[in-house]
Amino acid sequence: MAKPLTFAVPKGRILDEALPLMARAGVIPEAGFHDNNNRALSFACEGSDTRIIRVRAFDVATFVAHGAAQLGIVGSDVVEEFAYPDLYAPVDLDIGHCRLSVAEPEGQAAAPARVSHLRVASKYPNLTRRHFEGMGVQAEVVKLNGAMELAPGLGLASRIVDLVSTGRTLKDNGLIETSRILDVSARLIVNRAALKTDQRVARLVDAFRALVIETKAA
Ligand SMILES: Nc1ncnc2c1ncn2[C@@H]1O[C@H](COP(=O)(O)OP(=O)(O)OP(=O)(O)O)[C@@H](O)[C@H]1O
Ligand SMILES: O=P(O)(O)OC[C@H]1O[C@H](OP(=O)(O)OP(=O)(O)O)[C@H](O)[C@@H]1O
Repeated sequence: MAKPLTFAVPKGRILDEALPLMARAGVIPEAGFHDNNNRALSFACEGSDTRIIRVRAFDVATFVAHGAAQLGIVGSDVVEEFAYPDLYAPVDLDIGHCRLSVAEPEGQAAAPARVSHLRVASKYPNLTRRHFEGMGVQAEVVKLNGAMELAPGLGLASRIVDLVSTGRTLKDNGLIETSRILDVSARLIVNRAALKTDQRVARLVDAFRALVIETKAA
């Protein structure tokens, strides 16, 4: 019998939107997945040889890129940050919409913008450096894993690069968005080798692709 397929999903906010799509594609986790007291990280799926693993968003890409999981769902922010050669993102799931933007303290926006070097706090060092390089600015990135919005006020960095959705977090922390780096949505990702060698992976890609088209047409 073939090894079960492993499907990696992020723990947090994408999951609520992803689960109904996964169900329509026939990937339905066993009941224990929804039990908050259950500390298991790997779950069987109802009526299929797929198991679901629940990991941090950045780790979804790592598991899939290394072939430890064959498929996953993750934001395009994560796909672009890592640019793993073995990871392929064939389907835009049209969920988890937000943007990756540069922000700075409100008053600072009026200050002269021409600088050759900046300190920027972000969870996305590669995308941040690339964005500023494109403007001829060398960005020294202070890597944070959350609460980026605190960095300018406490002198850790003059700007941040972070995800923005409603803009509420920036506003409540006295920051304004000055430029947009990337429009983000969640993607179905697959390991390239698994896609070539395992028909179950190709079938799931087709199923997700079809149901996104169906949703858009509805
Ligand atoms: N307002 C938002 N803020 C942050 N992420 C958002 C937002 N809207 C959509 N996203 C997407 O959600 C992803 C984060 O996913 P999720 O919260 O499920 O992961 P996580 O594993 O909890 O993250 P973390 O590792 O940061 O704890 C981002 O990579 C992004 O693609
Ligand atoms: O524009 P908004 O709608 O306010 O959303 C943006 C906020 O959401 C994300 O954080 P999240 O809530 O995922 O927590 P985190 O800091 O732990 O990543 C992101 O890092 C921003 O802080």
